[in-house]
Amino acid sequence: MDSNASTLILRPPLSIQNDIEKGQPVLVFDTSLLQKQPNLPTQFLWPHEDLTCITQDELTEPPVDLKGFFNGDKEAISLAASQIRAACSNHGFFQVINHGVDSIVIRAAHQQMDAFFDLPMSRKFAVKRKPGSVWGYSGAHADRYSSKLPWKETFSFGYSHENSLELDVINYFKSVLGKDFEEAGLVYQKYCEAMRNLSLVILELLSISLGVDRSHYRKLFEDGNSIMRCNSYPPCREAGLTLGTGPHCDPNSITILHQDQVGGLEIFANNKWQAIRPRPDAFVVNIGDTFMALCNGRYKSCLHRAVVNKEKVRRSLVYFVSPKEDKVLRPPEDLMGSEEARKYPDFKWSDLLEFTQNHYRADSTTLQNFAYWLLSSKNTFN
Ligand SMILES: C=C1C[C@]23C[C@H]1CC[C@H]2[C@]1(C)CCC[C@@](C)(C(=O)O)[C@H]1[C@@H]3C(=O)O
Ligand SMILES: O=C(O)CCC(=O)C(=O)O
Ligand SMILES: [Fe+2]
Repeated sequence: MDSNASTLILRPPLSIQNDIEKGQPVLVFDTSLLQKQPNLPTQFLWPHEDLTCITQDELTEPPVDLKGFFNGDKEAISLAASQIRAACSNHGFFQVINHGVDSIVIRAAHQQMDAFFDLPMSRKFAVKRKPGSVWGYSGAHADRYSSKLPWKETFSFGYSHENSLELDVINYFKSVLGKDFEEAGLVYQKYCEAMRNLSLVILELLSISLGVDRSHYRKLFEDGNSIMRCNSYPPCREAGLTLGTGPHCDPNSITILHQDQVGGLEIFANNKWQAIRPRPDAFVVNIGDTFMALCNGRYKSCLHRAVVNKEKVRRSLVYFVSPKEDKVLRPPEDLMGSEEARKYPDFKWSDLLEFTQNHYRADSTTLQNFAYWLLSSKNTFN
């Protein structure tokens, strides 16, 4: 653990996530109205340091080909594992191709996302995210924050790896959006099932790349409760002043993302922001804070953001792979040398979720601050 942890515990309370005061009017993210205002509302302005993009570099590392993994080709598996090891030790990002996910399912998921975000505001509002929950619709997270609002709309729901054969997603869509979204429910049920299966493959490759028991991480996530999210970033006349998603590391374990052809995802690698050019045949994979803790910091949680543009709406499908809430999370024994110190305390996903929902707005230092918070509030370190 960081030697100055005990000093930091004594710092003033961390930033509170839900900074909207009761009684304050909440901004409605209706871009047809917002765009008529002469200037971008101040709530959407981001500080200069978060907006910097000195060069429009692109990250050009080759994608990891999963074909050999599915064929059981030992050489190809070891090549994939070494590419993953290099990428994750450096910045925590890689893309996968020949991933086995049906392109028809991916296309259908994008089409259903378009249909959802094109609904009138009143319908989207009817499935609004409730305080304390990550599920539902949110416009610019304006019901939670009052500054540095992201220029985006999101719609999120859960997917249980354990009950993957039950029709939870179909039922959720039917219950909140009615019969005309039954087809969408079916599409996302299939999409989430594909993401669950792909995530277990990636977790197996991560185990191989770290030299631990091949099935260790796979088993840990077999009964996980992941979060599926659709993101929509409308065009913005003053795109250079705001962000679609500010710089952050995902708090979950790994994230599997599919972006449309517009582009806007950037990751911080080799000391600069680098754009990720969209590839319809690839999924983007990010290491998140939970996985960083699970491998004792060997792999980096990927710092990333999404920028917006003046012309086109951009959309992305994001699957936040997460463990079962009450599982105790710690690095596997075969990873830790006898002399190696633990960098993070044991924790549960429910604690990190609570931290990001109620106490701290996710940014580049969430994991470190979460560790301090855990130590100060529970005073345990195993
Ligand atoms: C635990 C979570 C917090 C967020 C939703 C899930 C998974 C990822 C998180 C998030 C996307 C990280 C970036 C910032 C955030 C606020 C966002 O912009 O959407 C995060 C999510 C959230 O609290 O909604
Ligand atoms: O839309 C994107 O490309 C990034 C989204 C993201 O980082 C997130 O939802 O956590
Ligand atoms: Fe993210």
